[in-house]
Amino acid sequence: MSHLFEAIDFVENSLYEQIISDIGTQQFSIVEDFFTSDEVLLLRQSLLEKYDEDEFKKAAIGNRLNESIVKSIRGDFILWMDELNADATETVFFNKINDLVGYLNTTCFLGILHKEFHYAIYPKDTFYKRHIDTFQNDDRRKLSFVCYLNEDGWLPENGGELVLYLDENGKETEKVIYPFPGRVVIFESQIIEHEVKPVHTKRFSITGWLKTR
Ligand SMILES: O=C(O)CCC(=O)C(=O)O
Ligand SMILES: [Fe+2]
Repeated sequence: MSHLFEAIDFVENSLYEQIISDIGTQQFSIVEDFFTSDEVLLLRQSLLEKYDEDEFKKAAIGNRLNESIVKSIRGDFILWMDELNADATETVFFNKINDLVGYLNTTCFLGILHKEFHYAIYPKDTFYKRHIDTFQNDDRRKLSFVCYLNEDGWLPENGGELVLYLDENGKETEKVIYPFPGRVVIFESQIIEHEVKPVHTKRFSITGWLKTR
């Protein structure tokens, strides 16, 4: 008899299951060592090479705000990543992301069809004021994804902590997350307000969004 069912090569992944369960219960997940220290080093080198080539633009919020208003809200420099022209290091990065996205789509029916990622540098004394990651006229961003590329030994006194504002039974609480290298933070883009506290030492990251439609 011919096969009634297609063989599905699904293998349960405990890390991904933890992420899914965290997001289900608390709308965010913190993953240590999502990227190895070698990967962090290579990604930081890619970022710095591009920064030196001056490809980074001052981050803009929307398009009708003037520069001084923008600066009072966020002070990071960003460069969008291009998966189609990814170098070897970025390919490793996207392979890991795509593996997670594939798993989420198989197990959670999230329908992630698109993604967008950018490198970010926060120079000393910059920050990103409290905000939400979805635009008024565009709710396609479902999950925000932040990967920290700082050097080993990043200290709390370097600042730049990510603060998530959470609702615990109607009471607002703050979840303070240090940008330790290799750490990834995933949270629901449409729900979680957050901010980046002032940075005292240059801070490196990749931020991205998993999107529907
Ligand atoms: O770098 C972070 O910790 C968060 C960045 C962020 O909120 C953003 O780029 O929208
Ligand atoms: Fe954000």
